Amino acid sequence: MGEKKKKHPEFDQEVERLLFTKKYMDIVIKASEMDEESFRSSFKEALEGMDFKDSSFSYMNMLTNANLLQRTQEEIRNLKKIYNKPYFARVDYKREGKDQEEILYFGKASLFDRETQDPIIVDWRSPIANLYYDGRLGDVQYEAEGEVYDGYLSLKRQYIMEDGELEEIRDVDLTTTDELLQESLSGSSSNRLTDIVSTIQEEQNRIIRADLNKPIIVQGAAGSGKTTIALHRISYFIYTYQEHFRPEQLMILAPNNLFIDYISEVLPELGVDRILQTTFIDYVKSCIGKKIKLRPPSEKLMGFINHEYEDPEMVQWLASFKGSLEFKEIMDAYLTDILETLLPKEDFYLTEKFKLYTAERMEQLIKREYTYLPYYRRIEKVKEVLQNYVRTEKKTLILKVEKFYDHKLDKALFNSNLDPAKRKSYVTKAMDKKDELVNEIMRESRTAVNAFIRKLPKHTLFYYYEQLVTDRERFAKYAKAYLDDYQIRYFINHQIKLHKQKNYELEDLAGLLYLQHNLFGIDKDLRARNVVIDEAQDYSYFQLAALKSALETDMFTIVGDLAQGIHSYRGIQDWNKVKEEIFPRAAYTTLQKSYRTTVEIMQAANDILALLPFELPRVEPVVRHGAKPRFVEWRESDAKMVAVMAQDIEKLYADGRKTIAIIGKTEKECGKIESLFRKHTDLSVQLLKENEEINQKDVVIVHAQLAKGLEFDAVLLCALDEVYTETEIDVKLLYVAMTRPLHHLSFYGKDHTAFLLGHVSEGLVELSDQAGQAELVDQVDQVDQVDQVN
Ligand SMILES: Nc1ncnc2c1ncn2[C@@H]1O[C@H](COP(=O)(O)OP(=O)(O)OP(=O)(O)O)[C@@H](O)[C@H]1O
Repeated sequence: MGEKKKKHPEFDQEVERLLFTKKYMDIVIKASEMDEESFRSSFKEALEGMDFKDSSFSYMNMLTNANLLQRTQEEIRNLKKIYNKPYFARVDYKREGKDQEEILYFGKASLFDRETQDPIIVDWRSPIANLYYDGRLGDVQYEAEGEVYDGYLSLKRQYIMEDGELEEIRDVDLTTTDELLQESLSGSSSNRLTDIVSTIQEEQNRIIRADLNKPIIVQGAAGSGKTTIALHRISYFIYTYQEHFRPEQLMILAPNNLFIDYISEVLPELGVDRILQTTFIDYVKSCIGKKIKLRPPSEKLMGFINHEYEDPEMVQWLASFKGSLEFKEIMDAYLTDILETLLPKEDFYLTEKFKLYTAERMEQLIKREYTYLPYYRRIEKVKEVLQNYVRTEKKTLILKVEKFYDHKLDKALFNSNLDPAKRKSYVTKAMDKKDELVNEIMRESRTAVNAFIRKLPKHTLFYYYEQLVTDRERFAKYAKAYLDDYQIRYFINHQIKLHKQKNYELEDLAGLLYLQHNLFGIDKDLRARNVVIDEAQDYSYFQLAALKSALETDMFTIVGDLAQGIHSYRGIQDWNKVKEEIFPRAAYTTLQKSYRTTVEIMQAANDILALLPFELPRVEPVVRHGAKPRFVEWRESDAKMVAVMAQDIEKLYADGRKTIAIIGKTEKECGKIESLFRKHTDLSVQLLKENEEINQKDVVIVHAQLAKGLEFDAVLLCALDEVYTETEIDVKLLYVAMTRPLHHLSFYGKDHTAFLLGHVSEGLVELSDQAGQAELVDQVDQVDQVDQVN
């Protein structure tokens, strides 16, 4: 808490202000829990001893203001959440043309004086909070509701609070770097994402607040805050449009359930915990509403890594083709033909005599008027039209029939030339005929529409999909514009094989979703109005296009990093294409600065990044130094290597590192690491699986692909049997693994080529076991001491 820090000349005043704010919150919260009368009577008591200078916050005003009792449950919940840290910053601001300076305190919710409407706490998402995020001291501007306000910023202050007590205040001026950011980055990772509202950087703030009526695509380096920013943008969206959208109408698509668990902590903090959080696979499953057997999603990636395929180029080609916009075009052509099969070929009759609706008119309805509906809904609409028509026409028809026969009867009855016997028979016949026809109309009016519609084809989603992808002739008809004979054969054979196993693969889901949407529609509750896609580089173009169609909106926030595109064989290779061909309204922006890790670790990761066959800018770390990454060479047994790792891990814990991960290249390798650890060490380890939650206390063992998006205080990369080669996939996996730590990175392997470390130009500490284990441990100690001095 440091006495020195408390010496800020305005510390006491700020303590008083904090007390006042909390008291005010107490009252508001209490009021919401009481009825009006008991509130009034206990009110005086609540305020005893309070004496805040600012007279605008008159307590008597509060007393008389019944509005105080009318806060919504939501507001009260938010106030309770921020009680121990009601605000994190303040600015003093004078708007041009005004006499008085405003003092604004920013927090994670807002609180107003009910009488004067003066803000006590201003929500960080309000437009004026830009003064804090973007404004330098001096002349500033901010925009609210289309108007630009000029003014002068004379103070920017940050608060550090612990358990509701003010610990420290700091004034940010032109010269000081953002100490709060540095401090927050040097902290520990908790295996959970945290909110960054008090340290959001200008470039990040711009993305959070970018035009909410437009999609946005963000290419951001590893650790640049993409996930964090995407979640803050959702929070900002909900705040801005709280009257128009409910949180349930928004959706986050995360790469897997582990990741959902990882981000879950930050969501309530940001007030967005009620939004739909799911994965693409689960989302499509819900849309389809039927069980579907899916091959393991990372099977193909593992196949590539382990060189399992005879013809990897074709496997890669097929995966990328199924995710391409050409495949979507094939589906579009196929859908056009499906529509033809759904058109009624005959006119609609009630009994065989009365034509009520022509086939031509029904075709017009289906093809022109109901184009906004999925095909099978259009048929339902036609059915409704026919039913309505029958309902109204039925009476007219019956009247017509009755009139016709009544006229005949009249004629017969009044025809004096007829002999009475004949007349009788004629009349009886006519009356029977009339009854028969009326009954027939009555009867058919109940059944004819159903019978008519039943004649139209009715198939399932899977039927339609298989009809396209496993019927060679049909597929060739649509695909020949894009594919050669060999490709068509390869495609069909692959799909037939899958079909025989009653299996689908991830790459089929875009097509299935697209067909589902066009043929049957997506449940309204699943049609999110605004979507965040994280790790979007692993999506295919068709996946994005299918989502956009299914959701009937382009309101997407898409964040990703091509450098981490380990599924690029099926995924995106170019954001430009996403923008031009799928989201033409989108803004595109990049984040090059990385906040997660140290300069030393990022330098090494950048050297690995440079091995990729395409140009990517080096990532700029925010200036924060730490220990150099270390390579520990171990040629002896695996058991000994693990023992050294365990010793290092104990030291890391002793140094205050809380979350530690061992990253292996594949699931299999990690399984081996786990069993070695269990056999030869006392450490408590958790082998991480996709549907698990991270156990905070264990050392996590995780394969590189699953580690994507996560972060840990310290990361130990381990290569027993599986080394990283210079192929694109391996380089990306290695890069992903190396960018996970906040503070510490070590490599353990038989040779430094196992991690391509020959390409790391400088700043690597290499240790070897040549001298035996004891000396190695000694060397490790020495290096650590040097690091600590650094
Ligand atoms: N402005 C900030 N203030 C404090 N911490 C920040 C800031 N921006 C990012 N961070 C921290 O940096 C780390 C990386 O953020 P995040 O996981 O959102 O990055 P990312 O771009 O999604 O990374 P990756 O691509 O590796 O998954 C997190 O610990 C986050 O809290």
